[in-house]
Amino acid sequence: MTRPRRSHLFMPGSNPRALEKARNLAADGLILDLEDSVAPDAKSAARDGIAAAIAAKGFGKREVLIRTNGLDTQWWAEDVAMAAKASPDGILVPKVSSIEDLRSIGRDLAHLGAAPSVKVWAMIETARAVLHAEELAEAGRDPSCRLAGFVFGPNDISRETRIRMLPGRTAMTPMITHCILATRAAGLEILDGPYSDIANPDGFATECAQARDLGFDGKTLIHPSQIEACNAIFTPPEEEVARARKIIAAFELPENVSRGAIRLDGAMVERLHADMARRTIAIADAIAAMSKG
Ligand SMILES: CC(C)(COP(=O)(O)OP(=O)(O)OC[C@H]1O[C@@H](n2cnc3c(N)ncnc32)[C@H](O)[C@@H]1OP(=O)(O)O)[C@@H](O)C(=O)NCCC(=O)NCCSC(=O)C[C@H](O)C(=O)O
Ligand SMILES: [Mg+2]
Repeated sequence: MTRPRRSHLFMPGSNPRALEKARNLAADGLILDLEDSVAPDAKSAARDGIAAAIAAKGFGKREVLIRTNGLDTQWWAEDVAMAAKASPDGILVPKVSSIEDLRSIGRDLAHLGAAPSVKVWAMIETARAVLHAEELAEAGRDPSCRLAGFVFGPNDISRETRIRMLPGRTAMTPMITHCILATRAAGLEILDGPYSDIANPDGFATECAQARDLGFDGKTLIHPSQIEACNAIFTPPEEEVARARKIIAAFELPENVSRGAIRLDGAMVERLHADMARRTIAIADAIAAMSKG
């Protein structure tokens, strides 16, 4: 199933108002956080709040992920136990750095009886994770790992590597591209990390457009005010969808059925462009279905 993942909004599991508000926000996905946005003494209440919010339902077609604390923390066991019971669409695990981490997550979910529909998303936010991105993504071929994709974590990357988070992301772009290639080679999805300067919509829009052009499927967000622009930037424009339909129709004409390349409106088009066109249409249709509620 093609699922739009243009905008995934993080919210602290310790903020009941945010959890409630999320039911009516136009984000494609919600990430109910137990990690960095929740203080140590609020972890337990946040866990209870997330379990209750998921049990109450009402998130519609939005993809719901729980971000747990890391595998090596004192909170992991209780976080994963709650998530296995709550049965969200997936868990997002921070600081995954090795194949062994992914196997261990899969084993814990299986041991806890989590439904097969509960997928695993790995935050790529350590130097080791970036270096091993290809190996980590290949774990997606092992169904016991349940791996659905990566979320890039620029803040932790910056903390560990001392690479600065600057407008334009020149220093981070090589590692972003490395991670995107790793996911594509393994048939996985990848979401960009958040943009912290909520008060700078122009900077945010520029970073969203860059993320789209680099190949991300969407971006993670931290504030509702970022949803609309993010959705617009990651939605295929109408002219792109119209062109995609035209390419597909052209290859279906009897005279083109056995041709690999054709001329369309003056330009060469090959069958690989028809494949790309089918994906554009699938995403556009999924977005339209999503907005129908
Ligand atoms: C960043 C915030 C702390 C700002 O909070 P605040 O100034 O209080 O927000 P507003 O007053 O503007 O809020 C207006 C209304 O919107 C609701 N709201 C705000 N944020 C969210 C949200 N994220 N989800 C849902 N609803 C939200 C408020 O409740 C207000 O509602 P109303 O009462 O109707 O007026 C805050 O936005 C926030 O906590 N954001 C999320 C922070 C977070 O989750 N961070 C973790 C993810 S980023 C990360 O971890 C980095 C990554 O790992 C890496 O390494 O890069
Ligand atoms: Mg992080």
